[in-house]
Amino acid sequence: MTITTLRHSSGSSCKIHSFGATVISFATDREHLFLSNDAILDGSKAIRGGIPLVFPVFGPSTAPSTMPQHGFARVNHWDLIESTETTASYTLRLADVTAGRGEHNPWSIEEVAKNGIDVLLKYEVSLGADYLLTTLTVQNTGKTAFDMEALLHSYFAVPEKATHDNSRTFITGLDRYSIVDKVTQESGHAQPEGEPVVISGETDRVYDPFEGKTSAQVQLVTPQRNLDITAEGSNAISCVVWNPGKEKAKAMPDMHDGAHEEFVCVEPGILTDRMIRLEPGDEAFLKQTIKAIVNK
Ligand SMILES: O=P(O)(O)OC[C@H]1O[C@@H](O)[C@H](O)[C@@H](O)[C@@H]1O
Repeated sequence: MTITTLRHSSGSSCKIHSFGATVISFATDREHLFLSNDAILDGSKAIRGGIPLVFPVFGPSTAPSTMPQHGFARVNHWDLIESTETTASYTLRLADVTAGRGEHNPWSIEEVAKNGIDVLLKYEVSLGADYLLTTLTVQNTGKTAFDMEALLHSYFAVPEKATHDNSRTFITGLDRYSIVDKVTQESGHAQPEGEPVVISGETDRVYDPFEGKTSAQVQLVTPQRNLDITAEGSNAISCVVWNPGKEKAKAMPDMHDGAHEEFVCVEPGILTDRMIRLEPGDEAFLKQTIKAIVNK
């Protein structure tokens, strides 16, 4: 396990853990990503915080598959291929995937051998004075098409424990997106025009874009600073907004006490009915830029 640190001459910095190629820190004048104090960094569990990579499934995989929640990308060791002061490139080949492939699904060792599925994942991280750019590229290097979902599961730090303070912490840019609410089990509503998304207690929603937009621009407003989050990809970009709320956070062994007040996950990605069927030889990408704007 290695942690690679990027440093920009302006003073900004970024840290990437080779387990899951998980970005665990992006700081300018302050830290912008949340990492739980109880996060496990020894490779025995997905890292609780930063930007875990979700691939090839979002959420629990459908029965009878036994692939773990959010897939195998976040629970395997990635190779650092190249790095400079401000950039780092990682790869993960299917042949090197040791954890989380599950059984009875297209990614199990058995099925992969039978069907000739192969994939090469590349992840590039680039640090600027006030931004962090992360790009996941998926290449179908095998003989069979496969379906894929992919998300950049970004945990953003919220200063002053203000996650649930709806007047000071909110998300804009998701107007007219249709909502699938996994807490209330409701769907079919759209985010009203001009109304920001707020975090009230446990929040777990998928925002799907109208007209299949392949880019998204959202802003996370918090006390002290705002973040501009821009994403684009090979198919419509949805956005998951997640916070476990008090009770669920308490039940998570790798979440410290009160952590639910210190972050919100905004996760741009390609998922559910917008998932991609990637043909042999084809490539798909998902890119996120996080730009920090300090409130005056
Ligand atoms: O605990 P995990 O596997 O990291 O997942 C955290 C959360 O990730 C979110 O993306 C999901 O929408 C939630 O349903 C899930 O609880």
